[in-house]
Formats: sequence, C-alpha cells, structure tokens
Amino acid sequence: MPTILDEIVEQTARDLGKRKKKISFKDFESFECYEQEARDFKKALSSSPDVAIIAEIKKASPSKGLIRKDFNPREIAGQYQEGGASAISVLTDEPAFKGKLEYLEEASREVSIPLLRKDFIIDPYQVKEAKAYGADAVLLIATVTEGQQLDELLHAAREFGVQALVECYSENDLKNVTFELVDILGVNNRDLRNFEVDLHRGVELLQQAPEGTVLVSESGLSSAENLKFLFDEKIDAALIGEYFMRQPNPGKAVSNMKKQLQKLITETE
Ligand SMILES: O=C(O)c1ccccc1NCC(=O)[C@H](O)[C@H](O)COP(=O)(O)O
Repeated sequence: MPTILDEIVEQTARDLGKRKKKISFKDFESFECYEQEARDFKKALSSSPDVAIIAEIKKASPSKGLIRKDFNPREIAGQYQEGGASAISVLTDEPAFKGKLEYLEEASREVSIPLLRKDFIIDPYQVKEAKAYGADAVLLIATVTEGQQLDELLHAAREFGVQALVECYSENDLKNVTFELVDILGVNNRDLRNFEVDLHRGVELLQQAPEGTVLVSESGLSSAENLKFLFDEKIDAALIGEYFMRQPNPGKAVSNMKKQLQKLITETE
C-alpha cells in the first residue's frame, strides 16, 4: 500500500514539470539569494554544547492538518533566532504542508542563522532552486531517492553550495547511504504508515552512522526531557516543528526548552 510519502512524492514530480516551464534551471542564477554566501549549517549543529535545536516553520501537515492559523514566517524566523535556535527548517512543500518557497526567502532576509529547505527533493532542479530562495542546506530523503539518485543530488548540493541533511526512516535506508558523501544524518522518528513516533528506534538507527557524522533526531519532539534523552545518547541536534508552532511565541518556547534542558543536565552532573 502506498504511504503518504509516496503520494507526496508523486505530486511533487507532477508539479515539478510545471515549475520547470515557468523558471528555467539557468534562471536561478539571477536570483538575489543565489549569490549570497552560505551559512554553515553543519557547524551550527555540531557546535552546540548540549543539543542544537533546528526550529521548523510549519503551517500544516498531512497528519495534523492546519497547525498554526496566525502564520507570519518572517516574524517566526526572527523569534526563533532570538530564542536561541541553531538553525531554522522551512517547509516549502505546498500541497501537503501549505508551505512556500517564498517563506524561505523571507526567513533568509530576516535571520543570520542557517536555513534548511525541508521538502521532497527528487531532482537537482530543486537543489538549485533552494539556493536561489536562500537555503543553506537541503533535506534529502533516502527512502525516496535511493542509491545513484541520492548520490546525484548530493553532488548537486556540493555544486550549488548548499549542505545536505540526509534523512532515513529505516535500517534499509541506512544501507543505501554512501557515507563518504554524507556528513549530516537525520532519522525521522515518525512511522509514516501510522504516524506513530518512537524516539528510541530513531536513536538506535542514528547510532549506526560512522563516527564523526552529525546526528539529527527528527519529529515528535516536544519537551526538554526528550532533548535530555538525546543529549545522553550523544545526538547532536533535534528538529522540532509542531510543538513550537503551537506556542503563542515560538521563539520563547525555544528559549524555555533550552533553559529547561540546561537545568536537567546540571541536575544529573
Ligand atoms: O509531519 C508530518 O505529518 C509528515 C508526514 C509525512 C512526511 C513528513 C512529515 N513531516 C515532515 C517532518 O519531517 C517534520 O515536519 C519535522 O521532522 C518536524 O516534526 P514535528 O516536530 O513532529 O512537527
């Protein structure tokens, strides 16, 4: 049975054809952000003394529908930076997440911390597009881009000057990753067949990566206790969307979570 991911990727492939007719591959080079020097996403994640937070700008999701009505991506990006997020993830997929590439561009003008384009990338066109709209990194999902296609996208990322966070869902995905080309690995804790979240399974998979890989736990995280668990398991970063987006001031929620994490770490030292 097809998963939600299969459906989203099919839709992405259909939309891509239309987008390519509107803006050519070459056209991206004239975008203002294209010339912008990339901010170092990997360094931002690996230099946090505890667990780096990648705070996500996420208006809606297939599992939860509309998450935030009062949605101003530029303001949220500013709040996230002020709250101490190490990086920001911006969902740009429109059909399933009500995202927009323009949200990425707006965030890029507002903040100095690195930005991740979170989308369903299957073609080098989308990697160059990400750069043109202000991304410093792109998410590449191993499940949807196995073997050679994933390597091709990783090479495209290098060519266009963006870093790549490779996301896996399973042990089988991990087997298909060429780790010589990958230095940031994410595992999505959400099972896409039933949307259930399992942090422990996610951490077990992350710990199979070669030493030196920057490790990111993604999805279903909502508390300082979750982050403390990641800290104890030597995970570098956490990608958090829904929890922050449901708070009145998402940036304050980041800062509170960081303070609570520090408290939990001090208590057990
Ligand atoms: O969020 C979903 O429902 C979803 C469904 C299918 C594919 C991807 C999905 N989410 C993308 C993400 O990976 C999350 O937005 C991200 O990891 C943050 O997760 P959360 O903190 O649970 O919002």
